[in-house]
Amino acid sequence: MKFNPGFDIYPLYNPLGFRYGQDVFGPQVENRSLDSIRQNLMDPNCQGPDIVYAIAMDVGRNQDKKEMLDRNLLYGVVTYAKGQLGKEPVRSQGHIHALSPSCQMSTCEVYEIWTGEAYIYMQETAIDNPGRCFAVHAKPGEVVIVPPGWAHCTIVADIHQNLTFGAWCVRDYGFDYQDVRAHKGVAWFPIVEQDKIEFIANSHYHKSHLIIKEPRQYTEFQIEKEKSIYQQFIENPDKFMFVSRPQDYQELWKDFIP
Ligand SMILES: O=P(O)(O)OC[C@H]1O[C@](O)(CO)[C@@H](O)[C@@H]1O
Repeated sequence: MKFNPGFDIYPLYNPLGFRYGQDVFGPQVENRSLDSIRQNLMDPNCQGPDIVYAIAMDVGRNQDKKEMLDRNLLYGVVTYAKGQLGKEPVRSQGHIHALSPSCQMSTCEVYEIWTGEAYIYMQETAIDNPGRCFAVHAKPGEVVIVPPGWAHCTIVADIHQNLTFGAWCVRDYGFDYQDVRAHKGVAWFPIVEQDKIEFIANSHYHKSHLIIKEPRQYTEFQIEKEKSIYQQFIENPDKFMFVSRPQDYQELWKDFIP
């Protein structure tokens, strides 16, 4: 892995998972099987890898654990299979962050790509009118923020490479799948066309417009370029308080553009 995530952790691809270095904590991965995500795919009967992605929520250096707990922050990592799920590239099923008891609202998530390429896809709501829809194309070292309350999923943008990312989340996170499942997925399905990703509208929603864009600089949250978000936490553990206390940043969530 060329990108340095800021601590001693290595994605594994066969089977999907992670190896933790010395002085690094982390759980056994939770695997998402193809069968468990079928109902949110464009073709629920499609063929694809049996294990689509492996998730480890709460990883980091032992010496940082107290700072994380004190701030109600958790660092999660996910690694994805290569390839396709029928016509779609490998991707996650999509969810909304449920209201967290600690802050009484849905929370944001700060992604950083480690290997491969991703589209971080997000839409304002998962009711019939999905609102603004974005697919942010991110490469290793790039950061993408999903704001509180938005439905989102992670898409493998280069099907020839495994995708791995890290993300800051609130500790008492919860995933809400109800509205996304009621619409049989998110509002735009990615499909692979001659090795490139295109998006087609999911007819279970009202008409919407998709903006495909590059990541931007999040100066309002003091996110620095060319430094992993884990290292930024080590240097300033308060930097990611907007993740666990999103209620203090309401002005910044209004009209948010990822
Ligand atoms: O519930 P899903 O959609 O399968 O995805 C789970 C994964 O999604 C993420 O929230 C990223 O969107 C990870 O932090 C999490 O482990």
